[in-house]
Amino acid sequence: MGPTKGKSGIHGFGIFAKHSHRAGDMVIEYTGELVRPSIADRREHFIYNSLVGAGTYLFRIDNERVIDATRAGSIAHLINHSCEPNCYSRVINVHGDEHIIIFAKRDIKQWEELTYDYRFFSIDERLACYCGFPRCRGVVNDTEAEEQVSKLLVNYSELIQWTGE
Ligand SMILES: C[S@@+](CC[C@H](N)C(=O)[O-])C[C@H]1O[C@@H](n2cnc3c(N)ncnc32)[C@H](O)[C@@H]1O
Repeated sequence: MGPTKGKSGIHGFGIFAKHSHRAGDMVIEYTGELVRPSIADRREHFIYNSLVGAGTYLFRIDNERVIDATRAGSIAHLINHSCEPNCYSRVINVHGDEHIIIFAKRDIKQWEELTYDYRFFSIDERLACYCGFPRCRGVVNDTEAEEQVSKLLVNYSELIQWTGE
């Protein structure tokens, strides 16, 4: 008996536990269409961003692969972000095939909304977070990772013109 879709207190629709889970339980598989990041970026930029009110249903596995759950896949694509989530995602290998599984991070009661930390990464885009937890970062972004990467970026004025020599 998997989780079910419902109106969320965080954002739009979310998914809710139909029964209780113990920490470490597999809760649901995140499925969809496997695409390259360049395809996902183009779809997001040219199609999905223009669909008013719609969330984005893209799960970035790594630099080579993105799961696009917009048109195909399980209801896992409706899981909202929380800075104090009750679930986490892992890519696991089953007989040579990789699967994105959402696991319970702690014991979860029946009808709790399921959440995980999106660790949304964007140097120039901030997405306000409404998870409402005391330790909310205020943004869905992975601020720590972004800060680390921004330290590696050099100001344009500091760049040296390459003359090809
Ligand atoms: C994968 S969808 C999640 C399902 C979404 N609630 C819906 O009804 O379609 C991701 C989008 O939901 C919204 N969202 C999810 N978690 C959020 C949060 N903690 N705070 C604010 N918006 C959130 C953002 O707009 C994000 O782009």
